[in-house]
Amino acid sequence: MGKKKPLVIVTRKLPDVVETRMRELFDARLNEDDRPMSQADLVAALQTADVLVPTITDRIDAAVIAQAGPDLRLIANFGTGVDHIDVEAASARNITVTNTLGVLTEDTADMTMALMLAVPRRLVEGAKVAASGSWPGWSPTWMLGNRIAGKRLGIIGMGRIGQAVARRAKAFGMSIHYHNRRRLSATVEDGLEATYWESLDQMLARMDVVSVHCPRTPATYHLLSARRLKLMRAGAYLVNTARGEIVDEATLIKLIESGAIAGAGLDVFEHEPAINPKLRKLADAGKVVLLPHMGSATLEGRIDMGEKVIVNIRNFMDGHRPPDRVLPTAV
Ligand SMILES: O=CC(=O)O
Repeated sequence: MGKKKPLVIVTRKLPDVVETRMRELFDARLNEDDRPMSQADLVAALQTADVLVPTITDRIDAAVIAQAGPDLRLIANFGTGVDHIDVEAASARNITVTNTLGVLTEDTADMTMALMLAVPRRLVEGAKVAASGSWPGWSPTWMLGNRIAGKRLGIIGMGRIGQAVARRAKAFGMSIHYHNRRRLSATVEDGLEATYWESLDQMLARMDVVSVHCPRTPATYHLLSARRLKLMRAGAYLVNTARGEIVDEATLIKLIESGAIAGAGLDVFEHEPAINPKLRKLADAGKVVLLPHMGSATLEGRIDMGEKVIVNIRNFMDGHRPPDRVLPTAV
């Protein structure tokens, strides 16, 4: 008889291949209808599972963790951001937290570029006209947007995704600037031809496009505060594929409404899945392009994320340090 398989509770539906593998390896309780769990369901899961596999749609705060059962040893998050998990409270109860670092870098960077192009090049407005059947025909002065080649891009948070965006934006002819807690090595910086700004304020005041790529931690909540957003240039665009709460959304809306900021491409929102009706109005006016948090939504990416979750669980269960352990000091 082999070892007893760990009871792994997965809170949302995952790609079939991932679920099949999980069934083979674990005593897996899957969520076949993909109904989001209530807080009560979540607590019940934490009370019985050896391993919980949550996603960003689950709020695992200190109060929830306090009710975890004695068998719960690992929270193997399906996703990179762990701002919905109180990692410190988990650690205090000797519960390990892992994420899926690295596998959604390229997809998120691609979607960032899509938004970076979509807003100034009026992609959604144009697509609507073409689909409506009411295109009046080509004209030299119609549907004019703004060029991104030659413009200054300011990247906030130069980790894996920030650097992947920098590589792409460089190929699009933009000049790359960044603000990060730590400066990159000279080799990496030179490779990206990136300019480091120790002062976020100074960088914001000079950029044509600002793109957010830092994690959501207590230190980055409203990092783009009202004061900082007001430093942005009048023709500038903001792109956010990180987390909504990093940006003071109400102020961003006001600044776009007044023309103080030209527009924004947003994949994440401060109160998602609710989207501020004023943002929807700005989308109708072609000032913003809104996406429903799909930066990492590729089939390949989701399968890679599932594989990462499995590797983390297996390593942990075999008594090894899981590769994507999130330390409380990192959040
Ligand atoms: O937003 C998605 C993630 O953090 O994985």
